Amino acid sequence: MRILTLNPGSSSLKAALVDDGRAVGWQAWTVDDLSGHTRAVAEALSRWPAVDAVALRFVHGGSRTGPAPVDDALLTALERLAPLAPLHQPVSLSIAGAVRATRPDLPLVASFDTAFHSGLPEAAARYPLPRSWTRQNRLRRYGFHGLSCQYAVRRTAELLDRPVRRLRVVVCHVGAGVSVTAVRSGQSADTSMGFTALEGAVMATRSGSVDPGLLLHLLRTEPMTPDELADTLWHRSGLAGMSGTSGDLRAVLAAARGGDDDARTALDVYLHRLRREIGAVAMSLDHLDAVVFTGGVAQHQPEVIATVVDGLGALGLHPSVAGPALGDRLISPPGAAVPVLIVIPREDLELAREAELLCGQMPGACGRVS
Ligand SMILES: Nc1ncnc2c1ncn2[C@@H]1O[C@H](COP(=O)(O)OP(=O)(O)O)[C@@H](O)[C@H]1O
Ligand SMILES: CC(=O)OP(=O)(O)O
Ligand SMILES: [Mg+2]
Repeated sequence: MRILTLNPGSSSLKAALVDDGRAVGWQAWTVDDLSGHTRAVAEALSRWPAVDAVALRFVHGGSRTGPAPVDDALLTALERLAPLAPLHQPVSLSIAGAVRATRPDLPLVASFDTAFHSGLPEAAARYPLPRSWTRQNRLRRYGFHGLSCQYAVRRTAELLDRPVRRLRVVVCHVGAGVSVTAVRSGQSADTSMGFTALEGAVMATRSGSVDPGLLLHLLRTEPMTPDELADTLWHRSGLAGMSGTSGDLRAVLAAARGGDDDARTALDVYLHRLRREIGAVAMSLDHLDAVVFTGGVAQHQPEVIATVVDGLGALGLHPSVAGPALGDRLISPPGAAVPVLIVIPREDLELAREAELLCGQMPGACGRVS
């Protein structure tokens, strides 16, 4: 099958043409408004018109445990989740609309970041809130970057020549969004993002975790509406907020190298909190077989990953030799007790795999496929 995959991230839109499990074409756009996304999708559809299906990433799928064919009812349900992933969900919804309007003949499959974490153990999924609030199981930790984790674990098993069921790994997705997940036998055991994609590590423009008491204090004492607070936490915090840059790690590093104290502090906080999240989720595993880094930063800025690893001696990690950006590889020294790997993020392959599986199981929902 030839599948066009669409992966809207918080700083990019990535498209790929995957032919029988192999990516044969790629394109990425830096887009920051919905019309930019719609134009990019039109470009992808006209560049690759001869496809059997389109696979689209939605970061929030609620309690869905796997991919689903896109129809009106699904889009209405996913729209309700938009406030929980404001940097992603409206974009995915608008892309779905554009694909259906341009190519109504093509099956469109939605894959969800959250699905990978749908089996999170109760102790990791539950917020310590009144039972009456959590009883319906909606106010809980969902977790994100699931497609990326799923691929990274599969690839790690290949690189270490061990079956997924025998692996206990921490997967760190370090891109514009950042999350850390403990994976035992291919199952998510704990993860740093929660009810929304705002919890956990410091991100490009997102704060990550902040004491809820501080936020309540701000709402009580500052002339600020909940929407204004949300806008600040999603768009104007994290690396961007602390350093006054765009939040792209390249810009923060350049500013820090130029002697900017705010940028240096931003980097210190970013690294500190990322290590802290790694340590926290690792405690859900009784043994650490590997630590895996993926995402745009791991792919393009391996020196940053080496700096993160340098501070993880308490987990038994040795300083790493990241070297140049060179694809999937071990970066720990030979014989290290805990192998450390960089895996290039390939949500495209995971999107295509899920769409193919779904089309195999539900040929009716996927229409005419070869
Ligand atoms: N050449 C590059 N292209 C894209 N991102 C890069 C590059 N070099 C470094 N990066 C880092 O990767 C981040 C984007 O990661 P990515 O996983 O693509 O984000 P997202 O999926 O959220 O859009 C940037 O903020 C930047 O720090
Ligand atoms: C969930 C999330 O933050 O995704 P991304 O890193 O692609 O923005
Ligand atoms: Mg991404």
